[in-house]
Amino acid sequence: MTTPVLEARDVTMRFGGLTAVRSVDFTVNAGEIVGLIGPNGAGKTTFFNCLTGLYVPTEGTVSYKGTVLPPKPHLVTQAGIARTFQNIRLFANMTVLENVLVGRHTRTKEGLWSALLRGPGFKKAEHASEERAMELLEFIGLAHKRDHLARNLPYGEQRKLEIARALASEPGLLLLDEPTAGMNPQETRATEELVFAIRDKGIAVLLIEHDMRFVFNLSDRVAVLVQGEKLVEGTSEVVQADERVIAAYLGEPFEGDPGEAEAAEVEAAEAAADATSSTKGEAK
Ligand SMILES: Nc1ncnc2c1ncn2[C@@H]1O[C@H](COP(=O)(O)OP(=O)(O)OP(=O)(O)O)[C@@H](O)[C@H]1O
Repeated sequence: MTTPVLEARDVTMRFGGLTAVRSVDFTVNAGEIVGLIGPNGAGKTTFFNCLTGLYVPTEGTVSYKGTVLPPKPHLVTQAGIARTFQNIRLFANMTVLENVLVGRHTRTKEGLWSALLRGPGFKKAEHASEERAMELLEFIGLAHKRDHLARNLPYGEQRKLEIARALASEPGLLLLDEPTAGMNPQETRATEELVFAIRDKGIAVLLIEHDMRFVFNLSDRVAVLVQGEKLVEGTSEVVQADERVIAAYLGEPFEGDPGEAEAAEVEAAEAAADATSSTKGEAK
C-alpha cells in the first residue's frame, strides 16, 4: 500500500502577472525517490519554495503525512521536511560538527539563536546531540573532518555536509535542490549512492536536478514541469519515451503545450497586424 508523505493540491504561485506554478497536484509516497525536472524557468524552484514554506502559494495546499502545513519554513522543518539549496548555505566559519549540530536545533529544546550563540543551554543540548551528529557524519563519510571549518572543505564535501545538516532535523522527507550542481562525475556517483542510502533509512526524497542520467537512474517516479504546469509524470522509462518532454526541452511546440494557447494568440495578433499593414499599403 502506498502512503503519501507529501501531498501538494492545486498549488499555484503568481508573481504579479506571471504565473510561475499553475495548479500543480503532486504526491511523494513513503519510501520513494521522486525527481522533478523541467527546462530552465519551468517553476521547479518556485514549487520547492511553496513546499517548504518560503513562499505562500497564491492557491492550493501542501500537506505532510495528512496534515496541511503552515507556510512557515521552521514549522515545515519541525513537521519533518528538510531541504538543501541550489547554492550552498553552510555556516562557513563553523566546524563540520557544529554545522550538523545547528541542523538539530528543531529537534532539541534549544532554539536556533541559542545554537548560534552557543549559550549554556546549547552546550548541554550539544553534548546530548553530539552522538547523533557524529552518527550522521559517519553516514555521509565526513566523521574524520569533524573539526575542520566548513569553508575549508572541498566543494563536493560541502554539499555532503549540507545533506548531513538537513538530515540532522530527522526528516521524513528530504528535498534536494540540484544536489550534483558543480560536481565531477565521481562526486555525482557518490551522491547517487548517498541518496539511495538515505531512502533505505526510510526517508523519502524529492530532487530537482538538471543531470538527467542522475535523475533517471535514481527516481522511482519523475514529474516534468513545463511553464509552471505538470506536463508528464511516470517512471523514468515512461518520461524518457514521451515526445512532449523531448519537445519541451528542445523548445518545440507540441499538442497540449501549456503555452500553445498563448502562442496561437500571438500568431493570430501578428497575422492581423500584417493584414492591416498590407491593407494600408494597398490603399497608398
Ligand atoms: N521571486 C520571484 N519574483 C518574480 N518572478 C519570479 C520569482 N522567482 C521566480 N520567478 C519567475 O518564475 C519563473 C519560474 O522560475 P523558477 O526559478 O522557479 O524556475 P526553475 O524551473 O527553478 O528554473 P531553473 O532550472 O533555471 O532554476 C521564471 O519565469 C522566473 O523568472
